[in-house]
Amino acid sequence: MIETEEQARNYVQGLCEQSAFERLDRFAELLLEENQLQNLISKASEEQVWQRHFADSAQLLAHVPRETLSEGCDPWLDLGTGAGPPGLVIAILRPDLPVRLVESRGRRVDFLCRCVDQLSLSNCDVIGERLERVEPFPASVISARAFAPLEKLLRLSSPFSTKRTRYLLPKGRSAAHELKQQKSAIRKMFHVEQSLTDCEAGIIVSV
Ligand SMILES: C[S@@+](CC[C@H](N)C(=O)[O-])C[C@H]1O[C@@H](n2cnc3c(N)ncnc32)[C@H](O)[C@@H]1O
Repeated sequence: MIETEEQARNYVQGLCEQSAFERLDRFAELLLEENQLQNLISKASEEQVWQRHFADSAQLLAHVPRETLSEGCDPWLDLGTGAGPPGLVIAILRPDLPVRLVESRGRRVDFLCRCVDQLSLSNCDVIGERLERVEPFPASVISARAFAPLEKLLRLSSPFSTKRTRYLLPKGRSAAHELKQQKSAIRKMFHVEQSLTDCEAGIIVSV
């Protein structure tokens, strides 16, 4: 389990190039600065940005088959990106992947666009719209943290999903319970993986 900021930094560093690691440090600065102006992350998590936000996002990569993210793959789609996790963190860690972030709130969209610009993330674009209004495209991965209850999330995201799409849904402590509430057909399509950043939290992953 990743329990400290130092462990979180070491974990993330082991997953990426030095240039990505440095970009994450810069992103942490931008995030903490902006958090003084708008409510992006909880005050309590300001001291634990690497554990609660960066490592928590980075761990999703371990649940994607290598071939899903091969050259020329469809974009990774992150729903309700808000302050950046997990989609913007993935875009920083994997500059080889196309990543699309959907966020509807104007000030958050402005912040995300500024980050993409200042961090020179040419692989990442921000769609400042409600997901319901976004023209569908096939996604290799659909991620969403704290976006919507599972049933609604699956309904809104289904136009972007293909037979090969991998869903990665960090659901905190409600993961197993939320999945259990679904119809059997849905339950069979997903399972829960243990989160590395919180021993009580789970990630709902498609089979
Ligand atoms: C609780 S925040 C989570 C932000 C981020 N994913 C995280 O984990 O820190 C949920 C975000 O989803 C956005 N959102 C909610 N419904 C949306 C929709 N239908 N389309 C696009 N964004 C939406 C909200 O504006 C908000 O920024």
